[in-house]
Amino acid sequence: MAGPSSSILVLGGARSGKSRFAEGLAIDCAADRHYVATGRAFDAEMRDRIARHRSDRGDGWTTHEEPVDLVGQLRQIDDPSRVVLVDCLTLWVTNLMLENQNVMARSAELAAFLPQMKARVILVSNEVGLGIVPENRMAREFRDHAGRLHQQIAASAAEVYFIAAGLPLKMKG
Ligand SMILES: Nc1nc2c(ncn2[C@@H]2O[C@H](COP(=O)(O)OP(=O)(O)OP(=O)(O)O)[C@@H](O)[C@H]2O)c(=O)[nH]1
Repeated sequence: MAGPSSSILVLGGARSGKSRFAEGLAIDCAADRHYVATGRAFDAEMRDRIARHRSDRGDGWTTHEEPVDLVGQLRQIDDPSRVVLVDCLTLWVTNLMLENQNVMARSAELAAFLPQMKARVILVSNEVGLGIVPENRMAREFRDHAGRLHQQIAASAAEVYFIAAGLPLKMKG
């Protein structure tokens, strides 16, 4: 298991079991568990899904919802006694793009901030780069941003996992 200030990156496809795996890692890390959700409830289906996630997580988690200012949120809750689970980076990138933010600059800020954190941080993200090249320009930009961000975070992470079919493949650490 990683040291207190080192981060863990958990990648996987949709419904791969990555969130559940990351939650298990967090439970092994610390009793004071903080969940940072970057997802927004745009419709009733998403609201139901979020409610299900909350009840599945159960007690023992403090939830924060921050779709855009991820570094600001992490700074606020950083504490050596805590584990912080961020779910997920690809939704964060989506939100930054929708707000016309400079995604590369925000990604560099996050990658620089993580190694300074006192809490243990676990970051979940979708591996979106495995399919054919999308026809749509925004979709191509999105997967490029996600791929670059994953490389930056993986470079300083203590552990990196790839999850498929609910099974973890340890890629680093
Ligand atoms: N706003 C908000 N979003 C949440 C909360 N709990 C979970 N989420 C969001 O739910 C998303 C994950 O749910 P799913 O889309 O069902 O999971 P998935 O990534 O397809 O599937 P897995 O790979 O199995 O984890 C994350 O991106 C979170 O941001 C919450 O309490 N509030």
